[in-house]
Amino acid sequence: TPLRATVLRGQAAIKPEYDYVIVGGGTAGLTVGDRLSESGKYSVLVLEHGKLDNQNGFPFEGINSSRVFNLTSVPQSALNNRAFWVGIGKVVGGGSNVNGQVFLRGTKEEYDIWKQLGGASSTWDWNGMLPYFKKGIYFTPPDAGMAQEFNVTYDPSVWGQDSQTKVFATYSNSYSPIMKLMYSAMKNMPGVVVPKDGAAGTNGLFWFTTSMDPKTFLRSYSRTGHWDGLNRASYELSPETKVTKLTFEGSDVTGVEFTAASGGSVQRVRARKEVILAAGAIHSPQILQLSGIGPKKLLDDAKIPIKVELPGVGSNFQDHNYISSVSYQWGRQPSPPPLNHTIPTGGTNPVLGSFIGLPAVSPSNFTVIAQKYANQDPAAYLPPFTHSTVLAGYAAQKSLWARAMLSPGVTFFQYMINASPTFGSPQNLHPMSRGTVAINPANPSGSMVVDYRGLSNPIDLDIMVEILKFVRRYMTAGELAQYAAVESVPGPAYNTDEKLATWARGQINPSAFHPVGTTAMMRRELGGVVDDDLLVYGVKRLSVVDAGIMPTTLGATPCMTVYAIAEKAADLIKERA
Ligand SMILES: Cc1cc2nc3c(=O)[nH]c(=O)nc-3n(C[C@H](O)[C@H](O)[C@H](O)COP(=O)(O)OP(=O)(O)OC[C@H]3O[C@@H](n4cnc5c(N)ncnc54)[C@H](O)[C@@H]3O)c2cc1C
Repeated sequence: TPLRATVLRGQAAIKPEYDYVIVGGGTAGLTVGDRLSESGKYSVLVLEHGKLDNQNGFPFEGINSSRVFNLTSVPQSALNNRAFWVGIGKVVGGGSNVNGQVFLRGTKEEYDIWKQLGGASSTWDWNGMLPYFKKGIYFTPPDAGMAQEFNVTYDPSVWGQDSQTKVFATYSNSYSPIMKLMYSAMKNMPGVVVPKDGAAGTNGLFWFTTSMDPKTFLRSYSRTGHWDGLNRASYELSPETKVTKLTFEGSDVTGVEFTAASGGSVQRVRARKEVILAAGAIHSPQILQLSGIGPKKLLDDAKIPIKVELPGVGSNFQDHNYISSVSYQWGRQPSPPPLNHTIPTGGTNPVLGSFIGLPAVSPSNFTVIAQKYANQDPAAYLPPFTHSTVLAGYAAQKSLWARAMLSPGVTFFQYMINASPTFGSPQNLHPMSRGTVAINPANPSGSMVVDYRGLSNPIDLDIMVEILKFVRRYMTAGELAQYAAVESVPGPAYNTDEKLATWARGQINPSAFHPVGTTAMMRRELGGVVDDDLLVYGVKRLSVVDAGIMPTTLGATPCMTVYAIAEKAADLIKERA
């Protein structure tokens, strides 16, 4: 049996008081818990709604209905009234336990946007994040033969190899000869570049890492990286425990109330130093709202006394959107080029993708789209009665994004590449629509009301149409033209922008399971919820450390950034202790 910090069996084993109480033992929660408990100076308790899932003594991982919340969005009016599964992990390890293991970073320009939405001395830009990517993730270079064969290049200066770090970034050996042809065709699309390393702050066509152990090729996640194997008297985890609200003395947050996940009596635990919310982008806002920290109208409707009026809690909700069904069939099967090296075994995850800015997605229309977006009234597509600070925040974001649309270095489009022409699932990584997450006023302790408000801003549809046309050019007009690919979905009948838009509206999924923004780290006058120290405005001794603090999406999957945020947060928390 591996050594463990203490897993509490049943809520009765929880002591009355700890230095730090962390709500949520997911990706960020376990990372912060590990870092705060490592000196032995502080006692740390993690309360996690889901299970510590073991089978025959081994961690049980991957997506499964028992390890995710059973939650559906409200019908999306701009997406033909379709409702969507809200995918979020509910298990020790959280999202990192159930996710697709694609392990990417955003670009320098994307993190630099965060800093501009923060305070004057914010350090939340690329330069402020890089040391924490290096600290938080252990990098293993690709197999040398594959690196030569497939041009897998990397920049060691942006990666760490700290022997104490057990969250791993590893190249999956999911190579196939046909990918060489696909790679070459993408590389020769106008405007597409090949960076030395896609994790070094610029984008393009590159081979990327997955969250995977380099020796076993098993999933590397926050539980294996920051819990299993730790032997610490001062670090405790209570699984199957649901936090319901915060407790206060004046404006000091003193602890939390919780029950067993299955229900039952309400108990309390105190935090001497700080409560850290790490319940993820959907449920940290839930706990804030249930505790009276949130938009006034929502709290009034739910008859919850207001502790702090903070209109941004649950607003500014963003995710990546995508279409899974775009597909082609080769008219003439490409013949696999010979390889000089044998492909090693190990790993099954995607490894190659194209991550490109709007100028390359749509050389002929990107300026038109950026101008059209710049000309919008910022209030035009936000929910009715949006608070003036939230509106000011969107206006600030809008001017940054209208400029970012003109930059090749901001990734609007992600396209995964493997040997199959049906694989890609084009994604728009920077939707301009903003949704909301909120408690249900009629049943505040019930499930969250999740409204992506997908395509509420029509610019997102314009961008998806340009993405679909790019995919079409890639598959049929460039180097791949010789294979006479036939578009099976949507199909050649969709031959105008209008027809493509109509089709896309019925196909777009507003969530790639990457929710962010709902407890945004922005200035308070911009509708922010936490400051640059991740402390919640208006109260003391309460922070949020999870994906919800990202003020805007990244042009990348979020998990690696969540680890880096948690590493940086742990330093901030230790500093103020
Ligand atoms: C299906 C799926 C696929 C994904 N694919 C990828 C991918 O390939 N690459 C990538 O980078 N990202 C991916 N993601 C996203 C990524 O995993 C998340 O962004 C990240 O894990 C979020 O980390 P977090 O710490 O913010 O929240 P989480 O890791 O979700 O942790 C929050 C934890 O809080 C717990 N919790 C919630 N409410 C309470 C409460 N009231 N009391 C106690 N505990 C509570 C939850 O059970 C959960 O364990 C995917 C996500 C999903 C769901």
